[in-house]
Formats: sequence, structure tokens, C-alpha cells
Amino acid sequence: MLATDNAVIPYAVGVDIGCRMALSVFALPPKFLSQRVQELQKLLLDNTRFGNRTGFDRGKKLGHEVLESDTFQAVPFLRNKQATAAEQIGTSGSGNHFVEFGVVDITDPTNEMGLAVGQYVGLLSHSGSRGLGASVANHYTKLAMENCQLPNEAKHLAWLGLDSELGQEYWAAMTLAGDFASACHHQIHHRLAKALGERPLAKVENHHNFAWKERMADGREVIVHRKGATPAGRGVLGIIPGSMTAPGFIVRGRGVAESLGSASHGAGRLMSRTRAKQELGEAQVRQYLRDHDVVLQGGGVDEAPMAYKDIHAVMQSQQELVDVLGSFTPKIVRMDGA
Ligand SMILES: Nc1nc2c(ncn2[C@@H]2O[C@H](COP(=O)(O)O)[C@@H](O)[C@H]2O)c(=O)[nH]1
Ligand SMILES: [Mn+2]
Repeated sequence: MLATDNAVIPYAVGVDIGCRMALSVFALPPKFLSQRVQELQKLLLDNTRFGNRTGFDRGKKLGHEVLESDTFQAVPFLRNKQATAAEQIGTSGSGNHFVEFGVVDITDPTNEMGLAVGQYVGLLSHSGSRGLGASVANHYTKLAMENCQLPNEAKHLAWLGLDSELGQEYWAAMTLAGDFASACHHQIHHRLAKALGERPLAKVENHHNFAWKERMADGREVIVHRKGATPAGRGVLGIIPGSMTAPGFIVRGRGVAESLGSASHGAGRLMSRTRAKQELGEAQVRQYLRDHDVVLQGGGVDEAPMAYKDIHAVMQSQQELVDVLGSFTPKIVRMDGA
């Protein structure tokens, strides 16, 4: 994370603007998952689309107000981006982007979601703003570097002043990309809730690659950039995932100023993708998933759960930043490649 005064650093927001987590909690018991594994795998296959393959067929597409946003016309760079956005809405990315069913365990009776302590079925998704956000990020990072020339080792910190036309354009485009990412998750959850015949009891969602205008303790307004960080302002709810075989945590921020009101956005990688491919075998990963009672569609060894750090150690080291309200343990996972 970093905070700036009246300026935004496109690279510090990240290439996948609005990459985020979204969790829906359903009034279903955990045994619903173990009793209907194949049915739920099919629901995931039918109602999600991943990677660069085509989106939903014409008759299966859902509309969304984000596609009608004036920003597509107001920002010249976005004028030809509407069609791709309409094609990709409701889809997920590749790599470690996922949609999964799992067990939600609510442990704090004072949780703001109004959920009783106990276990539920949850649906968790992780993805970002697809091609729209990537094109915005690349375009304005390049412009920032041209307009704000820094020594080579600091070039990624190139910024756009928020009083400048370019800065305003980026802010509007970033906001649109964030709204688009959010709309993609909402469509995923809408389709799957409908297929389950359920309405969620509660939802928790947060961007982890974005910039926000926030106020510091001394009253100054700053631009807080979080690239791979969960917003954890006082009372702000978020979800910090672990891995495919480890729980994630539903958290309430404690608003710690020293961390700019932020917490980690996950366990983080223990092995690079290259190292995971070199050191882990497919059979070994399959056995590991079986041992943890997790079924996976798609995915590759580079995204194996063993490639991630121990989420419990990560949570231990950020106890001062967030309160834990409950957990989410994945059971039926879909990633790109299925
Ligand atoms: N619940 C799951 N969590 C997972 C899985 N694979 C990775 N992860 C966690 O998500 C974050 C996301 O990191 P990002 O930098 O790519 O945004 C990662 O740090 C892991 O903790 C999974 O399959 N299921
Ligand atoms: Mn992410």
C-alpha cells in the first residue's frame, strides 16, 4: 500500500484493476456440499466462464448498468472498449482466479452480517476487471511514465496529478474498471444463486487492487493505493482467502493508521509459478486435494495449494489489523482450464 497527496500512481493500483473477492452466504448446511458434489460441479461449469475463451452465449448474457456508463464516451481511450466489456461481463480470469463452493463458519455473534454463529454454504469468487482493466492500466501506466520521468529504479512510481486531465481520465477509467469487476462477480453470484434456487443471507466483498480517497487521522485527504491489500478501515468488512485447501477469513478492519487501514489480501505465494511447476507433480497435487476433501475443475500445478504460505501464520501476524468474524473453507473449486 502507499498513500499520495492529490496524485494517483497507475502501477501502484495494479494491472488487474478491481481484482477482488466476493462471498455469498446461503442458508444451507455443509452436508449439502458433500451430498451433491457432481451436481455442484456441473452448476459451476454451466454458470461460469474463465480465461480467454468466449463468454456466455448470446441468449445467456445478462445486462448490467455498468455497460451503459457515460464514462465509456467521456474518456476517449474507452470509446472502443464497450463491446469487449459486454462480451466479457460475468466471466472470470485465469491463473488463480476461481469460483468455489465451501463451508462458511461464523464464529463472532456480533458480526455485522446478522448471521447466527454456525455453519453455512458459501460461494467465493476471485477475479478482476478482465480486458477492460488491463488495457486501462497499461495505457495510463505508459502515459504516467512519459509524463513523469523518474530514475529507472523508480519508474513504476510515475504518477498523474489528480488536477490534470490525464489524472482525471485515469481516475474515471479506474473507477469504471472497478465497477465492471464488481458487476462480473455480481453476475456470477446471481447465476449460481438462481441455479441453487437460493437467495444469499449475506454478502461480503472487497477490491484488493484499487485506489481510494480516504482521510488520515490528522484530517488530510490522501489517495490510498492498495495493490494486493484488503481494505481494513475501522468496521470495514472484507475477505482474506487462504488457498484451495486452507480456510479464508471474514474480517472486520480495525482502522490501524500505520497500515493505512489495510490488511493482507491472502496468504501470498510461497513458491513462484515457475518453481511450483518444477517442484510439484500433478499426481502429488491430486493426492493433496483428496487428502483435504477438495474437488477441483481446471487449475494447474502452478496454482496448487502447496504454492501458498500458511494463512494461519499470516493471520497471526496481522491480529492487530483485523478482527476475525468467521472463516470460509473451499470444497468444490473451479478455475480456468476445465
Ligand atoms: N480460496 C482460495 N484461495 C486461493 C486459491 N488460490 C489462491 N488463493 C488465495 O488467494 C490470494 C489471491 O492472491 P492474488 O495476488 O492473486 O490476488 C492468494 O494469495 C491466496 O491466498 C484458491 O484456489 N482458493
Ligand atoms: Mn487478486
